[in-house]
Amino acid sequence: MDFDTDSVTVSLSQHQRRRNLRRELRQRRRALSPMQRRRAAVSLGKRLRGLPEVQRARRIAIYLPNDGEIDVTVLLPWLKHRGAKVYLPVLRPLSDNRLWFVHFHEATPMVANRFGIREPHTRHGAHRARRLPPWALDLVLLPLVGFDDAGNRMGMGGGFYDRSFAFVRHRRPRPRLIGVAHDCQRVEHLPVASWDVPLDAIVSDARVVRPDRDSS
Ligand SMILES: Nc1nc2c(c(=O)[nH]1)N(C=O)[C@@H](CNc1ccc(C(=O)N[C@@H](CCC(=O)O)C(=O)O)cc1)CN2
Ligand SMILES: Nc1ncnc2c1ncn2[C@@H]1O[C@H](COP(=O)(O)OP(=O)(O)OP(=O)(O)O)[C@@H](O)[C@H]1O
Repeated sequence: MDFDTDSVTVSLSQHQRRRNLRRELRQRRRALSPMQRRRAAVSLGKRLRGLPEVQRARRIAIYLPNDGEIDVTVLLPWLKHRGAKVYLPVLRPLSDNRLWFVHFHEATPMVANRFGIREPHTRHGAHRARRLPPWALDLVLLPLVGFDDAGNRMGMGGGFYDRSFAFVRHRRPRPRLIGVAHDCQRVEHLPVASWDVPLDAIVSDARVVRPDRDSS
């Protein structure tokens, strides 16, 4: 019993530490000035355009920035020029905490979701022809709250991306997954959870991190 009690105490305090870290990292990205954000988004765009996964992608999921997230919409003109199709995450109705990926263009009807993030209207996305199953995407840009040099990530805590892409471990085809963040969201070390989806790369305004799979 002592042992059990201890392990509960340990996991509770880890949960607490993760929550505190998430709060601190969200605060850090919100503290950036409009000028810093603009510069960061431009350098992120340059780095992303240099990656083979991004150059190859025809069907790519991005997100609309919220809560100080780095702005990946700088890629939109370039993607349009290349004829790539752009998709946005939508919280699935009757929530099982998974995402739909709905085609996004100028005329897509948008609405704020329960977190205040703009997304294609649920009724619009409900038509199958307008969305793709996650496995049919070529590339997904995931918004990160934190990352480390080993390629570990922390998200908003909902597990939406983890659940939606859990299949990448054992099913083909699979999309390439690239996490993106402001460089100030880098930390020394993040703990890995068993359900964390493995990323192919993490890109910030200052670096590209390629996780070393052999050592994990
Ligand atoms: N831009 C963007 N779109 C996205 C995500 C994201 O992280 N960024 N998501 C990635 O998963 C999904 C939404 N997930 C989210 C999960 C938690 C919170 C959030 O703010 N949580 C609050 C608690 C809010 C509440 O429960 O009412 C918080 O932690 O303060 C927001 C989005 C889908 N779309
Ligand atoms: N494949 C899965 N099946 C069921 N539950 C999952 C799965 N993946 C994650 N979860 C749950 O979702 C929550 C995710 O927490 P975590 O702090 O790892 O989120 P996160 O890193 O912010 O992830 P995301 O960016 O995907 O939202 C955990 O409570 C976990 O139990």
